[in-house]
Parts: sequence; C-alpha cells; structure tokens
Amino acid sequence: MIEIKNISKIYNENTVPVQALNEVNLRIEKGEFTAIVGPSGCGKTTLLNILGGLDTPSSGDILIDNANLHQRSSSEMIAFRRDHIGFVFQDYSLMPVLTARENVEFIMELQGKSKVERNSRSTELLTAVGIADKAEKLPNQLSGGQQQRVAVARALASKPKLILADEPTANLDSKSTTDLLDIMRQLNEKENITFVIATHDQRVMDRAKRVIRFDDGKIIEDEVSEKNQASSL
Ligand SMILES: Nc1ncnc2c1ncn2[C@@H]1O[C@H](COP(=O)(O)OP(=O)(O)OP(=O)(O)O)[C@@H](O)[C@H]1O
Repeated sequence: MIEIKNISKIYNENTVPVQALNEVNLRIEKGEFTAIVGPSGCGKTTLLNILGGLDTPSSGDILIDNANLHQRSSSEMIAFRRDHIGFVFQDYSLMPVLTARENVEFIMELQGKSKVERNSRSTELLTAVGIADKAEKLPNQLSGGQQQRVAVARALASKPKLILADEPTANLDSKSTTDLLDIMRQLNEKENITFVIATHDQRVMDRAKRVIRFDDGKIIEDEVSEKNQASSL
C-alpha cells in the first residue's frame, strides 16, 4: 500500500545542514499497526510529515496505492490529505472554539457533506471512542485523554485509509493510554485502517503489530510481533 523508496531529507535552514532521513526504504501494507521508534532527533516526525504530505523529501519517492504522493499539485495534495489521511498529534490540536462534535465534523464540512450526514457520522465516531456524552463540550472542558479521543474521532471523519499519529500518548496517563490503544487497535482490526505511530512509549510498542526502529535517519531494526497480530485481540 505505501512504498517508501530511497527517501532522504536534508534540512538546509541552518548554517549546518541536518540530514534527518538517509535513504530510507520501507513498505507498509494495508492494515498494519506499526510503531516508528528511536531516540529523539532520529527522524520519526520527519518521516510522518513526509508520509502525510505535510513536508517534501529532498530525494526519493513515496507511492501510496501505486500513485506518487509528491507528484501532486498543492491543491491535489490538500484534497488527498483531506480525503485519505487522518492525523493525530501529541498536543491533540483541536480547535478550541469548536465543540467535540464540531471538531469531528469540520473536515466533513470541507468535503461538502450534508448536516444530517455529518451529524450521524460524528455521533457514530464519538460513540466509537467512548465519549458520545461529551459531544457538546469544548476542548478545555475535556481531560487530555478525552481530547485525544476527539482527535482520533476527527482523524477518522473522512474515512481515511491511513492514520498517522505523532506521539499520540505522550501527554496521557496510563489508563487513558490503554483506552486509546484499545480504540485504535479495534479500528485497525474492524475497519482495516492502517496506523503508523511515531512514539517513545513502550506501551504503544507493546501493542504494535510491527516495530520499526530508527537511528540517525536510518532504519536499524524492523520487527513483526507475532503475539500482536489480529488473532490475539
Ligand atoms: N524544520 C527543521 N529545520 C531544521 N532541522 C530540523 C527541522 N525539523 C527537524 N529537524 C532536525 O531533523 C532531525 C530529525 O528530527 P525529527 O523531528 O524528525 O526527529 P524525531 O525522531 O521525531 O524526534 P523527537 O522524538 O524528539 O520528536 C533532528 O536533528 C532535528 O533537529
């Protein structure tokens, strides 16, 4: 599904260029639940940003379902991201003036979906992440764990094939982390959504089907966990 071919990224903004990714090759199949791990600065966020079309590689190609991601024009890229990729960030990144429901529905509004359709989908998603009763609350009326659940529901609103999550559990307590991982794994199993998660969190690694370890912009280990495949859920 996703083929990362010889991707390198060099940041030239400072006097000394930084090579964040160094000829990375990787194939991620549909339905994977993959953790990208490694020390701070090893290139995890850079990889996710390039995979999500938020940043461009210095060289190399990314193919998603055989189509070259970065050969799109900027308007095509915006539409592709909106329709096919969901993002979950460490700081939740919810819009503070919108309720949980409105945050979830925002992308559907951009897609031109009717109010009835938006409402039914947001109810379904907020129920799936266990906070339907908080639909009319603003983000600052919710706990961190609840806000991250809204962020996951929002990421799913456009029915994406791929969710990219950057340190989604970094600000969560243990119970919220377990709950969030349960929700993400269930979505992965039931709807075959591919998850790629950059993380330092051992609890995420323990639940991942595959753990890819980076160091200094390169893959140094790529391990599939037999115990975390679907049958063990
Ligand atoms: N916009 C930028 N300009 C210059 N250098 C950058 C930029 N973004 C990242 N870098 C550098 O690229 C390297 C990889 O950064 P990246 O954020 O991808 O690492 P990371 O593995 O996600 O780190 P962390 O775990 O701390 O989030 C680091 O050396 C970082 O300082």
